[in-house]
Amino acid sequence: MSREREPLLEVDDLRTRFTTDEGVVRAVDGVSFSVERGETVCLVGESGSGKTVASESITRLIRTPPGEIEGTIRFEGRDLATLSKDELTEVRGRDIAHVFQNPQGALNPVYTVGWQLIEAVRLHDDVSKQAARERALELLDRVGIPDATSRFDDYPHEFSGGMKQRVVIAMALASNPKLLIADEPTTALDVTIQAQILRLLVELQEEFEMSILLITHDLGVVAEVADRVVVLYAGKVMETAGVYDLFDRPSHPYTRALLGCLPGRGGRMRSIGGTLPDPTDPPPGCRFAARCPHAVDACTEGEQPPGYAVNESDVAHTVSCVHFGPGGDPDVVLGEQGNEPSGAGEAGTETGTEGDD
Ligand SMILES: Nc1ncnc2c1ncn2[C@@H]1O[C@H](COP(=O)(O)OP(=O)(O)OP(=O)(O)O)[C@@H](O)[C@H]1O
Ligand code: NI
Repeated sequence: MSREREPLLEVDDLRTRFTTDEGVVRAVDGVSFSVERGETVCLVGESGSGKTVASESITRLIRTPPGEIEGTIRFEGRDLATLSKDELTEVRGRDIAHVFQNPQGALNPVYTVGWQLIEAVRLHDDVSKQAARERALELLDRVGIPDATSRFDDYPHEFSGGMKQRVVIAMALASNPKLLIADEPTTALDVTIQAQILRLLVELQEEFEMSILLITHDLGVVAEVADRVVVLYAGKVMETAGVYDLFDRPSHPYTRALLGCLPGRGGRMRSIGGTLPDPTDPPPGCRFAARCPHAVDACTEGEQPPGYAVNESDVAHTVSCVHFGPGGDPDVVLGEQGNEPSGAGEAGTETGTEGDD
């Protein structure tokens, strides 16, 4: 296989567990997905479904112990699991950049924004201080900091939340990363600012020819930026699809429930009825069965079903549901029309399943 043809990132059967006093938390339990070059993939799912743990397992930001990571993570064909600590630090600083929800945590309050950017540039590029300063200014300007020259010597606290997140994005871009992993990068910001930052990410992706792995629980964000979507639930992949197919023909009852509580398909996701299963003792069969309006006996037996192709002509759209497997009838889920999301039984009920990290 030629290098250009293989995905930039290939996650295969990722399992991340935490040993706790309450037992072993199976946060990510056999997750596979890939990110192609120049593609934006969204990891979506309710709070606690394993999005952050999955994304932080890629570059091993997870502390081990208490964590333990199994599975293969190939980046440009190299298995990241086999890299030494130093090699991994290099990949993290150069090829794969992370942007988190809270920009505060990524900036040092003691140094000016300009100084921190210069450091970020020089970490990757052995250039003169003057050249690094010019590049830092360029980056600030590119991410939309107005009058970057005069803001250069300001401290992080002198920037608004949205501007701070732009600075963090500039720092992430300093290394010209091939993959940007952004974990709820706009969740802490005002709605109007959110949209601007998302637009910025989309623009930068094209300009820098990056791939983006975007973590969000907001289907409005997914619709806006994703090329492809991976729906996670309780540490398992429930559905994978191109963004158009996901909204046009949502197939897993969980995906349909998520869409069902999206007012007018564009607002924020609310919680659906019921709660996630206990991650230390997940039930047999499909993890979503207890909340699923279409569950049958087969749903509570054996393993989570594999990802079945939704239809023969579209193998890239897969759904982990018995109704799509051999002998199953997708119409049980899709109904006669085939594309009207049914929503879960008690869709829209506030159940307090949303929480903070
Ligand atoms: N260090 C840890 N020790 C024990 N359990 C953990 C640890 N980190 C995460 N978990 C558990 O792993 C599961 C997945 O958490 P994760 O943070 O990945 O969810 P998420 O999908 O990112 O949710 P959110 O939308 O709230 O950010 C949760 O049950 C969480 O409690
Ligand atoms: Ni998270």
